[in-house]
Amino acid sequence: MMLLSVERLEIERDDRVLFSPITFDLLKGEIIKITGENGAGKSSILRAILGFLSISDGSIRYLGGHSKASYAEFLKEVLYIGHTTGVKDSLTVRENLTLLNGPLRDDQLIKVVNRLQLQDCLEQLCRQLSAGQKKRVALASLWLTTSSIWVLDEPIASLDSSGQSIVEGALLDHLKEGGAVIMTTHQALTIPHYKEIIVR
Ligand SMILES: Nc1ncnc2c1ncn2[C@@H]1O[C@H](COP(=O)(O)OP(=O)(O)OP(=O)(O)O)[C@@H](O)[C@H]1O
Repeated sequence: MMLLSVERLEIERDDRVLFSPITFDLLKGEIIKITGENGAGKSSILRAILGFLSISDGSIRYLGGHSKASYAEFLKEVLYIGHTTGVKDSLTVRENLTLLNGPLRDDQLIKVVNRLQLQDCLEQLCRQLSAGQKKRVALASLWLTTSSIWVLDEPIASLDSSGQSIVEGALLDHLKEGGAVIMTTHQALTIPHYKEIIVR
């Protein structure tokens, strides 16, 4: 099933065209990795797909359609984790997890913090965490969401190799369940199949 169809997309910022036109489709069960130099426009592409940034040329079709209704249906299925994570420094890990994911049962909470090796900092303020630990707090949503389309901006930046494997495991499980992922990264992925879009 076609989730997203991007055709000859162009984006301008401050009257400057960021990259050569980009075309790709995102299907159910697929991962798209967007790569390219710093400032090439990777995050801008994700923001445009979410409808938060105007495009200057080309088109983005959602669930096979151009209508507002198909965009709205698409958005309902999206989990977006941005570059800056959305984790609040003044709240504890437990409080952030609740704020980002809604009320959690104790067993859900314990399972996800153990998986992400955050069990020892559950009651700590997030301002006391390292960049990688904060990233893990934001990424907990990968195990808690019911959204089928994951839009992830640099999900493995700041993670060590065990963190990267944990996240790649979540991506693979998500694909097996029929989900789809579009993500930016500078890192090499170790998962077997994905489409790569190079922005330049
Ligand atoms: N809010 C903004 N207003 C105007 N220009 C912006 C804004 N945010 C980013 N830009 C510009 O748009 C260009 C693309 O930025 P973008 O964040 O999409 O790049 P990126 O490929 O994701 O970079 P990185 O790898 O460093 O995260 C950059 O040249 C940047 O200066």
